[in-house]
Amino acid sequence: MKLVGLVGWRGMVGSVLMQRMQEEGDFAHIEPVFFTTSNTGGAAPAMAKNETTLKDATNIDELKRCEIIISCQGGDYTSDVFPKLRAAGWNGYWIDAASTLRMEKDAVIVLDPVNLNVIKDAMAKGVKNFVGGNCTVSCMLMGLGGLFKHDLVDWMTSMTYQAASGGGAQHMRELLTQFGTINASVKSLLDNPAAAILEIDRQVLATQHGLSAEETKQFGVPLAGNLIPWIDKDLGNGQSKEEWKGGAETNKILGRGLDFGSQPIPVDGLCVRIGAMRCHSQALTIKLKKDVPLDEINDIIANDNQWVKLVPNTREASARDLTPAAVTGSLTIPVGRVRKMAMGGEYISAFTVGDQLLWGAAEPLRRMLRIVLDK
Ligand SMILES: NC(=O)C1=CN([C@@H]2O[C@H](COP(=O)(O)OP(=O)(O)OC[C@H]3O[C@@H](n4cnc5c(N)ncnc54)[C@H](OP(=O)(O)O)[C@@H]3O)[C@@H](O)[C@H]2O)C=CC1
Ligand SMILES: N[C@@H](CC(=O)OP(=O)(O)O)C(=O)O
Repeated sequence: MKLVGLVGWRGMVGSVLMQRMQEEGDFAHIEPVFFTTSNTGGAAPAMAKNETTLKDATNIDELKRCEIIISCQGGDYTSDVFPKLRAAGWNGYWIDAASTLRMEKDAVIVLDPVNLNVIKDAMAKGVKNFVGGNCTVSCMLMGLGGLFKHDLVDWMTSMTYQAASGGGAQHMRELLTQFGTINASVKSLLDNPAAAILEIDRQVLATQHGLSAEETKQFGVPLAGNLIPWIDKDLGNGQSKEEWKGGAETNKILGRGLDFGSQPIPVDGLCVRIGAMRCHSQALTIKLKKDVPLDEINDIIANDNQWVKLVPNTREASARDLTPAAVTGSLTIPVGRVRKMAMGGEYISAFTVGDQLLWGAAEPLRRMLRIVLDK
């Protein structure tokens, strides 16, 4: 059995990956080696077979033993260890959740229900670096991939509503702490049905503005009862890095763009952090290359893969099925609010939601492992 190194397995993304690997019986096909940056020599988790102690994740000799390494440890770890490992002559498969290597020429962004052909072509050419995509991009393509496969998309804008989990576990905790502080500040007023709503509102605002540095350490400002219309670095041209990824990564996943000898499809928008826990949502405006009847569009979306679920464009179905609370913990990618827009027959709207820790992070890596094992 192949030795598979697992780095970052106890983090948030890594834990979801471990859970999915157990659900899908992946450990039956591998000899796992668990790595750590903080507890070398400690006990490996229960899924371990012969390799029962934790190995040092910076020890190149230990890493070199593995034919496949999956890292959910983060970009700093990848930047530090990956070049040393390759320089030491390691020729195994590197499967990574971090964005560090995504746009490298010798790396493929993996989302196999959308780009199995790109993955297989690259493997045939000897490519060994496979990286999970940005969560928002992966969730969008799982929902709308059918329109791209049918070469119908002229351009797309994506206006996002991204959950706290995109920042990491501490961000999720901070959001809940803020909600708690705000609720506590108006608890007595809420308990009194006669209390004036404007007084409650005034107190909520005062509490938001008065949150301590500790309570806003991760986001810098209140997120509870608020939103933050900027995610990731400022690229200096008015665009955030998260927004740039929408276009760059979508095209790379699809095997499009100048590197592939074709024109990229313009994908751009505004990325916004909201107070959801772990599902990213996005409102899309899509300019089609031609005026396609709505029922055909619905069929193309619905039939693209086994996880996409077309939600009827009704108030009831949208409120029930097209929300973070409906999707969290599931691999289902609902797509709804699909309709022709006032701008003309080629313009459609859509709204989609995805669990950013599943399709947005862990699941493409897990599936890539199986593709390598099954080759
Ligand atoms: N969060 C997200 O939405 C996404 C993240 N990614 C990528 O995945 C990387 C990892 O993200 P994420 O899982 O959120 O990071 P985490 O901070 O949850 O975990 C990263 C590492 O932190 C160490 N750690 C320290 N304290 C703890 C603790 N109390 N519990 C668990 N782990 C702890 C662990 O390393 P050790 O065991 O060695 O101590 C762990 O592997 C990111 O840097 C990013 O590159 C990709 C897509 C989405
Ligand atoms: N930037 C994403 C999460 C993430 O980790 O993205 P990436 O894998 O592209 O760095 C968010 O904040 O929602």
